[in-house]
Amino acid sequence: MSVSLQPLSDARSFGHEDICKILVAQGGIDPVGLDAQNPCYEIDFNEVDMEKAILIGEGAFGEVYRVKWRGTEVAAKTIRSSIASNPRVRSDFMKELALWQKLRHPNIVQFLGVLKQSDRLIFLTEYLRNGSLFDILRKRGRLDPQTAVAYALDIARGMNYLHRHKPHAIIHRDLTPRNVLQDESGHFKVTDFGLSKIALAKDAGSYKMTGCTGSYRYMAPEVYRRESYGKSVDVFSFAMIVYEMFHGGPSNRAQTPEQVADKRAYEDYRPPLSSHIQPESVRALLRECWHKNPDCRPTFEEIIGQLEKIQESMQYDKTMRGSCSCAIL
Ligand SMILES: Nc1ncnc2c1ncn2[C@@H]1O[C@H](COP(=O)(O)OP(=O)(O)OP(=O)(O)O)[C@@H](O)[C@H]1O
Repeated sequence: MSVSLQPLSDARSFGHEDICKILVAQGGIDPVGLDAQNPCYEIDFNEVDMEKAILIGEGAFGEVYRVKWRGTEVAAKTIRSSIASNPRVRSDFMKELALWQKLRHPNIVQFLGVLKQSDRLIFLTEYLRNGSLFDILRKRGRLDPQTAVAYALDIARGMNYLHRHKPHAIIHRDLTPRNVLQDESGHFKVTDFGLSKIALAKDAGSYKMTGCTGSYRYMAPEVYRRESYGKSVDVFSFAMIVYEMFHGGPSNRAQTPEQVADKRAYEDYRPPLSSHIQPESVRALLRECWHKNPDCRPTFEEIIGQLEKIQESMQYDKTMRGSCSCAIL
């Protein structure tokens, strides 16, 4: 059975003090708590002109703006006061951000710092001009298989970095097309890892996970059933994202995200693998990644290996097709 790799951090986030005491007595470690000893980099509020901020999006935590900091366009993420005014939730946020600021990877959105002297909670990250995969799929619809595989590799590489983080893996828990953003060169980066569990905490104010943004569509069955879970919940979400890239959007659009999650969790329902999903090796990978048994799902390391092979064979087929047409000419 899968177990969370950060039980003490999780118990703390959810406010289960009794469980925390038991875990501490058993020698449990709170990796998120350890990061509190490493405070967030603070940016002077006066260095950012929030008056000239341009609203670029809104999520469950608050609004996101494009602002200028030291001559560079960056994203300013604001946390709703109903969430940030709670001292314990605020402190949990700061711990997660302290962990995020230590991460560096080409497929992870770069954290820049927290705004000092702000009664609101605002933090800066790099700004990704092309927006989220959600926006891209809405505009472009189904992607061609080569593009979909290249995008999937970017996401898998970012996720592999998080899962292989030492001394403890970082589980995203809310990997959705809205949480993968594209940079100007066309590469994708993963963002907002770990923050969802803060929002799930019982005293996180008015936040309701997934309600408006539809994260239920990507939720692993064991999370929906409120069972213990591990890193492979992100592999399940990844499979749903890859499916959407080949399909052009989610399946079962007529049903609410919660109805979809319910069917997946209790009827073992999965999206139909239509002929759009090619080659067959992609279908096989999807079946493995959304397997009902979390222990049967591959790791991101294995997924990267499989995707690289698929990419190579696609390139080979393309080259062969090209050389055949030359011969005919
Ligand atoms: N660093 C960024 N660069 C460019 N755009 C961004 C950035 N971060 C967020 N956005 C945009 O702002 C929108 C809202 O982001 P936010 O992370 O607050 O919520 P979300 O991911 O859409 O939903 P949820 O909070 O439920 O996960 C995103 O969908 C994206 O379009």
